[in-house]
Amino acid sequence: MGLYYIEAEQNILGSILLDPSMITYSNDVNFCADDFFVPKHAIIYKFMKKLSDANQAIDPITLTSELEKAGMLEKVGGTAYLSSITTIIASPDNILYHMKIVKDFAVKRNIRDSLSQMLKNIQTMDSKEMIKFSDDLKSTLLDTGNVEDLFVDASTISFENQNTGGIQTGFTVIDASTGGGLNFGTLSILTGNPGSGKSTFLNQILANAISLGFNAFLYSGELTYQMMLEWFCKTVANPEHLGIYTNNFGKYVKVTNDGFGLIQNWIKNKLFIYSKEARADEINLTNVIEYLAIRKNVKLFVLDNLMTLECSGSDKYEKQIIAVKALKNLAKKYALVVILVAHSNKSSLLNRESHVFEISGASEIPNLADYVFKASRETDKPITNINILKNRITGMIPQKLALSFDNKRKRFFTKGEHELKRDYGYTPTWEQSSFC
Ligand SMILES: Nc1ncnc2c1ncn2[C@@H]1O[C@H](COP(=O)(O)OP(=O)(O)OP(=O)(O)O)[C@@H](O)[C@H]1O
Repeated sequence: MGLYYIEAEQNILGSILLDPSMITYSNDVNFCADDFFVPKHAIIYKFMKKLSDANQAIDPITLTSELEKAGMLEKVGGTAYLSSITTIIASPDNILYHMKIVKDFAVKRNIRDSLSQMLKNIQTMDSKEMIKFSDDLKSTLLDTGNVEDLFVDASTISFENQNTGGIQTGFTVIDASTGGGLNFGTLSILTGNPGSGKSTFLNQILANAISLGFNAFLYSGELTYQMMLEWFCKTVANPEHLGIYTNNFGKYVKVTNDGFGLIQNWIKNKLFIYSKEARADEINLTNVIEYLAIRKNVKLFVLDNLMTLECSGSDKYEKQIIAVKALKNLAKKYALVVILVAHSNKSSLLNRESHVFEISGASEIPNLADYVFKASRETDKPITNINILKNRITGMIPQKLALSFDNKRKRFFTKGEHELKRDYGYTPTWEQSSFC
């Protein structure tokens, strides 16, 4: 295939003839007459531009008359060709797309020509000439307009439809210090020693988000579907749906079948769980997160935990950085709340003050996070303390949040016990109309 696209060139000219305002799109991609491959297209465009610059109408009559005056009408194929190009276009709305294609080919032709010229002269070129050549090549590439897709003019950013605010965790101290919940577009790291209560704490955050109307996603690298669901349901269930059962080892508490059914109904199309068949690499995770964010309006993503992700990268640290960067970018791009669990390293076991660098793994991880939380369990009491180690959004680092643990309900609660009494709202409320 040659480095040109005739139909795209005709489409540009035809679109301008149908809607002259379309010519202004050329400014967006530095488009000019020399970008056309077909010489007669370059001539037609030059005359269109001339009319536009003189604030004159661009239509088949004015264009024909200008070309005729300049003795160019026959050269461009006459009136027959001008009228033919308006009939082949699908829609003038695609002009920008076609300008980009035609521009891209023009740049490639320029590079090809420069390279073949250079190859002819390479034996006699000195280093200064070679540097100049590579500079010229770079400036040709910058001219493609592709670089312009990589930044935006700050004044064009609209505040409307932007997701401001965040998702409340349901724990007052955390919600107050984060300015009303974990902000959209942020990545949180939850660290802590094994068994310190991270998954339990996250189950409550997931349940709270769903009760507030946010859809959620959970990846657990360690638990089976059944364990994940059983724990989640136990955290969510109200006392009337918790039954006491007996087995050979004694009594235990479980969610009743009724309760389980109601919770299953409540989370339908709201809570999504990563398939245990899927490899947890950055490609699969990115695809799943993008799909759920766009198609299912999922806002909260919980990934438990970093060590079980299988991202690419030459060593364990590079793999982690790739994973964390991918998650951070997705959080920003789709205004999501992403929470990633990462274990603590050995230094956290020493009796020292907590700090962000006790996250196990690459030291860049806390720098990428917007919030860092640490869960630590008290040895002789059923209490887990949550410390905010980093809070990029409001900067508030309050005293630790002491959470008591209720084993029957698998819930943490604070002094006033409101978290323990909390009804997440999974039981349907009947409306008057239901009985008619
Ligand atoms: N403060 C606490 N007091 C008593 N039991 C607790 C406390 N926190 C959690 N548990 C219990 O300890 C077990 C481990 O809790 P959980 O899975 O939430 O911890 P984790 O930090 O996620 O662990 P891991 O790092 O192994 O995933 C669970 O059975 C949970 O019910």
